[in-house]
Amino acid sequence: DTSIRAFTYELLRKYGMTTMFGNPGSNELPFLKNFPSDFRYILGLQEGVVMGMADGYALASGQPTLVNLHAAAGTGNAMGALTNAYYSQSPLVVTAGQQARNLMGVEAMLTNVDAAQLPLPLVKWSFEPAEASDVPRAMSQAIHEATLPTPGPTYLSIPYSDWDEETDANMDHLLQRTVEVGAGPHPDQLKDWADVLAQADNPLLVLGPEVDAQRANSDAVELANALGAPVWVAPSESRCPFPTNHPAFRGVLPISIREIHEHLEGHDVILVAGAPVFRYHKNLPGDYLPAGARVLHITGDPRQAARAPFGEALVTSVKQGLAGLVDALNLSGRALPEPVPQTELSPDPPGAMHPENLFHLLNRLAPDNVSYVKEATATKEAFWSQIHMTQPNSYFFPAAGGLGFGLPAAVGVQLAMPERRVVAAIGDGSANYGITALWSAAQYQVPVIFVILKNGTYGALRGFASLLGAEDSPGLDVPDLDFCAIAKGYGVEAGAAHNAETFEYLFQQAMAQNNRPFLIEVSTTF
Ligand SMILES: Cc1ncc(Cn2c(C)c(CCOP(=O)(O)OP(=O)(O)O)sc2=O)c(N)n1
Ligand SMILES: [Ca+2]
Repeated sequence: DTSIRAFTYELLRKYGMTTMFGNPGSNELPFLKNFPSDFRYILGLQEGVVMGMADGYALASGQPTLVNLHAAAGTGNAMGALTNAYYSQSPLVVTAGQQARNLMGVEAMLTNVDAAQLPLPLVKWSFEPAEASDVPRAMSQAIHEATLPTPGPTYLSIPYSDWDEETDANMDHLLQRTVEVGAGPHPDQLKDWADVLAQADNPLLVLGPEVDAQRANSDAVELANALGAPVWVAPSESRCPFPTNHPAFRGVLPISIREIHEHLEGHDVILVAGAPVFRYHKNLPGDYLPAGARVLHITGDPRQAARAPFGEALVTSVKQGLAGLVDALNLSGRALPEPVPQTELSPDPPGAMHPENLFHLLNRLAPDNVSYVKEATATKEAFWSQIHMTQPNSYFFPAAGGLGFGLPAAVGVQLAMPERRVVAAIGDGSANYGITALWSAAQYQVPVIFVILKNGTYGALRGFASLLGAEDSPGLDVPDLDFCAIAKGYGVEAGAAHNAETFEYLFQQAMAQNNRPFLIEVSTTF
């Protein structure tokens, strides 16, 4: 088979991209024709779910991941999920079928007009090849653009009349290509920073998602141990970069200028690694930093360094930056701070569980190597104060706060890590944005344990409503949802829990089966 389609599958095979997430239309069928037996196609019933599953898979595997959507309508449905993938630097190659070249000019049905403009600014690179013979090179470029620093989603619109065109000999070079990224920082670049950190009276570490994405969690532990420094997770946390049971661990920084300033008080040198400076959310203005504080910023993303409002930035591999600092410091290790005291738990009321109690119980019941996908937006403190996470890839949250990530991403993370169990902690509001992911979990026997926290309201918005003096806003309650009935409708076994005993029973039942998903709807307090 000397078609461009067969060559493209060969190229995808070379990069290990044999799992495809998609939802097809007629524009995509010529690409999917003669589907190779060593590829697997994961169908999502709505394109936000397709993108969310692919995002979870790409983040957990760290590998470029192929998405195939239907023209403009499919791309539009996926844009919300793309906001998260863009900010989580997810290496996705998003392809969309385009109408046949001869019908595009008259804008026949299913023409994706100005296709390369459609996903911007939520992709790193977007392209529609000017002729069929450029499709393989464009696919190769999309894969390298998605994976080279700074990683991120790319978009290719491909007219379906291209796939049956013949390849030419020039394309064979693409199968021989290699693309490598150079070494990290020069030791001299870290020497000064190491001296500054070593001489600091009270250094502080703030760690972001790139630390977890680059598996630099243990390098961060070595640095914290060498400095005896407390460690915070950077605000708007989308991953867990540091073991939460380490004595230096303090929690997740708050999400406003004023509150972060308060947490930085007393620290003269603050090292931020693998996060923007900072990903604020709540608008409480104030002075960025305590007087005299120095911020040293290691990031793999030059645009984060460029837009930061303060700090001295070094753009390099975060893992090599942290490891280089540990070597340059050459410290035997200073006394670690005392661990943060455990929060007091209060008894549950009849008929519901406090989120703290639910997470405390979940932490006891879940296996040590569990991986969490979270999208319950009013329970951040409750989760981070109760849940122990010690390994990379233990936590995923929508990086742009675009809801509809949780359920689908949990399916993608579990597909990427079959050796670990995935627990999705999802709010009863968030669950609805990507609810059809339940069907994909059932169809592909993906054993995610979906825990729906049912408090009947958009809890996080109630918090914002009082901050913004908008308590009387409409549309903040989501009563009368029965997630057990919904789950059964999509083929997922489910149970409802109103207390700890029932939750424990249902969770054990879910853990006992490792070839199909289970949903537990838990009534929680707000
Ligand atoms: C796609 C989308 N739509 C709407 C929102 C707005 N939003 C909404 C609707 C939230 C409430 C989520 O409620 P929940 O039940 O999932 O969780 P909590 O009750 O714990 O807040 S938090 C938030 O930012 C969003 N972030 N993303
Ligand atoms: Ca809720």
